[in-house]
Amino acid sequence: MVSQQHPQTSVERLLAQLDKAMTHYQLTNSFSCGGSLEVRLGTHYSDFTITKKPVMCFRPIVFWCKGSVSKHTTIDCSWTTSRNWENSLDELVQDCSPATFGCDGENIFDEKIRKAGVLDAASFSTNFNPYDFGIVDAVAQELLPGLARAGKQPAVERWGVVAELYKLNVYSAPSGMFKPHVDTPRGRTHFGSLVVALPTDFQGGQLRVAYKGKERAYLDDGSFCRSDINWVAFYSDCEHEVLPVTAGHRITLTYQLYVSECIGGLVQPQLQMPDSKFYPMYRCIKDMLASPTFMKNGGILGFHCVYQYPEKFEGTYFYERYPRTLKGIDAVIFAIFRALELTVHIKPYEAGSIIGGKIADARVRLESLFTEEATCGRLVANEFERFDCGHYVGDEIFEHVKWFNEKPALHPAGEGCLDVAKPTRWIGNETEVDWDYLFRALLVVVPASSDRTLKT
Ligand SMILES: O=C(O)CCC(=O)C(=O)O
Ligand SMILES: [Fe+2]
Repeated sequence: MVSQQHPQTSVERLLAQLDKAMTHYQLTNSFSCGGSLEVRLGTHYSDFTITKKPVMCFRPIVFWCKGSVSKHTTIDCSWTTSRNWENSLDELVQDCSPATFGCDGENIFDEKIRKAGVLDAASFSTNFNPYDFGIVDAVAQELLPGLARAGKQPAVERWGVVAELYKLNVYSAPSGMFKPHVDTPRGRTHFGSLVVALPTDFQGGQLRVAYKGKERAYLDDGSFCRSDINWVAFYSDCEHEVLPVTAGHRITLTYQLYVSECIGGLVQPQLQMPDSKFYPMYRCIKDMLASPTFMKNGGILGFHCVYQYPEKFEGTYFYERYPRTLKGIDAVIFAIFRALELTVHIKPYEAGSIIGGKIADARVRLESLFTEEATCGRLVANEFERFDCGHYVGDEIFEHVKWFNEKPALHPAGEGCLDVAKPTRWIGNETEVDWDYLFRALLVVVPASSDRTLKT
């Protein structure tokens, strides 16, 4: 409860608690996840139950075409004898084309940056489907925070995930690799990439993924079994690299991950309180808004999103930036303010070039939330409400925002986290002219304290 004698001190304490809760959430929150499936002869779908551990999978078969010839091979590194009714793994490798990558608007072939083979989704198919083994559900659980929706049942529902098969890649010894890059943004609902490593015998070829100084290694020699199917999913704005393959062929299926409506989502569109692990943040924000000294005259409270998002440069509109595309803590903060029934806008900004760009340090900003007579902010907030029908709002709005957290450190795609020399400024996995990654801000319209009616 806020003390009458020292309201400011109490609110400052709440801010410190909120900061701690957010830091804790981010430390434990994932930007990548992975797992494995044991490959077994004679496995059927009926064997796939949660009581059976490890989860088992049949031997994957890849079908592809070379010209007008159809070919197929079963991939299983425990099969050493050649099978004369099938094509060989070496044939699959040979039939791949050299893989390119996107840089400055062009698809480039340069083996110093990417040395790999590729088959496009149109020229191969496989009986392996990540939906069948709970991989897509696991990705939704790990990478999309649970946001409850209004409905008869109180259970937390999540956004759905669509995994779209994209390429088959082969990274072969002695030096198959892909230097640090981020994956090309492919549209508003695109949030991640899924890599499925098929069960082949290879050495090296670890996948390193990094975000904000945290780094994780997958397919690491000590930690995975080559005869399993191993999978890794990550936010596609996180920098990642494939280390050189030193023996054998590393064969992967890659999928683009998009957010979609979950079952029942279309008929229950109202966002509600997120699940209980977000409660410490919810409580602090609610108590802050309950304090009469917090943004006494109302205004716009800004939260700098931590992740980057695909944006299009030709006139984008508020209504197009679905909250369901938010990742990690960004989604949580959005959901909390919405659960408190405040209007939250999602607006992109060019990192480092916000109009009126002088953003003071966090302490000054936070103090000003309590002390400043934000009459100008209130006016702007009223104006801002009128734009709530999907109209473009210019960057002038940022001049009136009270920032709630630090602006994220600049890590332009491809220049940030993995501590290796970057040969170029930006390497997408394919060129894409329409979309780029941009930071976003959540802009919360805060009414004057006398007008605030908070849900209990
Ligand atoms: O194969 C992998 O582990 C990652 C490949 C990758 O980063 C890509 O295809 O963009
Ligand atoms: Fe990639």
